[in-house]
Amino acid sequence: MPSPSPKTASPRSLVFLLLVLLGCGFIATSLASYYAALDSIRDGIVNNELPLTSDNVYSEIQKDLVRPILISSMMSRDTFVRDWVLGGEQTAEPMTRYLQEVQSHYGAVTSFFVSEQSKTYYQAKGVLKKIDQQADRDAWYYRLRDRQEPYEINVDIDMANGDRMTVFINYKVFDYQQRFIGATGVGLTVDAVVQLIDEYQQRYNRRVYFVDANGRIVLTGANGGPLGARIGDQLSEVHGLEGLNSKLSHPQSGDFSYQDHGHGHYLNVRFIPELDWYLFVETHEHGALASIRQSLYLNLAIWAVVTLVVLLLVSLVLRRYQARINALATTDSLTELPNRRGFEMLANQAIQEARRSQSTLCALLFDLDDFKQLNDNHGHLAGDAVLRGFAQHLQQSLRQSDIVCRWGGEEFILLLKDTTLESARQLGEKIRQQTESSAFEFAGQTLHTSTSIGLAALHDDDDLQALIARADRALYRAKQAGRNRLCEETQ
Ligand SMILES: Nc1nc2c(ncn2[C@@H]2O[C@H](COP(=O)(O)OP(=O)(O)OP(=O)(O)O)[C@@H](O)[C@H]2O)c(=O)[nH]1
Repeated sequence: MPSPSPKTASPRSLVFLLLVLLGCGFIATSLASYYAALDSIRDGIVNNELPLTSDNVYSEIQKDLVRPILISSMMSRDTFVRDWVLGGEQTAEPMTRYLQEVQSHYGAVTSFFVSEQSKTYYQAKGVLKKIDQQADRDAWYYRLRDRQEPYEINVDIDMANGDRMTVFINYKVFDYQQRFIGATGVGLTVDAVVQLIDEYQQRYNRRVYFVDANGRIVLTGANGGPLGARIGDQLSEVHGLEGLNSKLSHPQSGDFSYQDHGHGHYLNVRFIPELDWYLFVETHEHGALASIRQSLYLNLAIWAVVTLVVLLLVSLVLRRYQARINALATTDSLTELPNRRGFEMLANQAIQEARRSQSTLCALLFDLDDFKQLNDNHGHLAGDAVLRGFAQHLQQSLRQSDIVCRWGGEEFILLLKDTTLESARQLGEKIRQQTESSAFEFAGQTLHTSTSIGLAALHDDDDLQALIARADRALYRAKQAGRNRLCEETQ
């Protein structure tokens, strides 16, 4: 009986283990580098890119939006304006000419002066109207008058310009005794400012918008503010920015972030005291992360291909070695016939089949005669050559279904399926005669041998051992009877 082999890992579980190890290693390193890149990109956005863009936009604003504030400030301090008011606003013409000059020289869309004394609204084209404390449209003037600060920026419609949305810079005007005598300033159309914002957005590839101290979005680019919010919307109504609203009640600049559909948005907020507004510069991680996400996918794809190739090669090599080991374990290396181990597997199967199909099965056990003498006379290698030659004879005499084996030393077995005793005897006799008459060549010598044969048929209650034992008894009798003959054992 073959001893049970110790339990070893099967090739499949080895390949699976390799897959798990390679997978864990590769995925762990890919994810680690992905998250490291993610962190450094986020860090770069928050700490470098956004503040830098905010600085740049701020300096553009200085040029484009703060300049009108300076002009308005100069107008409020202009001695002509003050003298003309103190002189009793004799004729409108000097004031309108002055306003025309300011407008054309500084490229403003509108310019104005409102007198506290006469409540007259002057603009570049002449007198526009009298202001009225009850009119909503004129509320800005009375609000400005009551303010502590010297000026206010107001986004409103401009009656002098066909009611176009305009950003007004309203400055208080005082006489030489610091008494309030009116309001002056210039205006830019919102369209022009929106265009400016669009330019900033394009130039820096960031979203730019302005929010006032009450958390109201006051200016955006043409495409609106965060998540499509429009001018006039409250920050508190924008999903994700509700919390930020409360932080803006007093000047506070800094970095903020919010999430939209799983994507991070990063904000740099800067308070601009001249405008009394907050400048928001925003970017989302989507674009920045797309490239590293792509490289993660590429990494994983490369891993998948490399792993597949490695596993394929490993499993091929393992299979080949497994097949080779199996063959070595069941084949006799000298004759290349199945050895006892290989034979037992096939023979047990054949016995079961024979029982199932009620067919006959015969065993022929061969033992070369006086083989020790042959070895002694011609050498062990000569003996090997005879064994190989005899094995070849056996194989040539076989049918497809027969099972042959080198049983050990100079002994061989033939198991003949579906074969009667008579047919088996004929075959055994044929092999015996062929062996006797054969000349085996080795190193220039011609060698001869003969074989004794034991024949037995499978009985109903036989197992392989019983069948071979019976054939062995027959062989013993053949040897006893003088060798080079076939004997059969029926009992
Ligand atoms: N060259 C060679 N000799 C082997 C091999 N295996 C066994 N033998 C030899 O075969 C011989 C068998 O000798 P014995 O069992 O005494 O039998 P015998 O000399 O053939 O005599 P009988 O069987 O009684 O006819 C031994 O000398 C073994 O060394 C082998 O692989 N190669």
